[in-house]
Amino acid sequence: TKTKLYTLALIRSNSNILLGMKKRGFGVGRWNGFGGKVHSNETVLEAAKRELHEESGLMVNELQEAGTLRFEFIGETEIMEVHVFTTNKFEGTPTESEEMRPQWFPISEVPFDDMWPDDILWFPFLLKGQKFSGYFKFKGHSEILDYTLEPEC
Ligand SMILES: CN1CCN(c2cc(NC3CC3)nc(N)n2)CC1
Repeated sequence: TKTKLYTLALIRSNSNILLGMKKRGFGVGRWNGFGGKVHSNETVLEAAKRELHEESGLMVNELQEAGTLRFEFIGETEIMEVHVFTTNKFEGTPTESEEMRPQWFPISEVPFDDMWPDDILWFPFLLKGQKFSGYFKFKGHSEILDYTLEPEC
């Protein structure tokens, strides 16, 4: 099995969180944070900032490490390792891209039914500012067969 690195950035503003509706590709039709693949010539942090800007138009100087999520899919050899970041310091206005249609949500109204099924499990850690580490075994794109999730210092 081969691990592939990805990024995911969740942007906060007071009691709101910025999500994007994925318009094509992996995760199409679901709300999510902003992210993508890590290129061989960049760090995970550099990739997270680049993908955030490409997908939302926002610019950030710093991103806070929030957690690490690993995903296995039955029948596939690749393990997805998603490095999750967050910040409430950003510049610019969220702008629709080819990939994402951004929208602010009150924290109390996060549309979990239209997000990846793991999100409802680790969001509480993110919102509390508690770093987390999770591993999820998926069957297809909507069924979690088993998982582990724990706070990580
Ligand atoms: C570039 N992207 C960033 C986001 N990402 C995922 C994955 C995910 N669950 C995995 C079963 C698919 N859950 C969230 N929230 N994001 C995948 C890679």
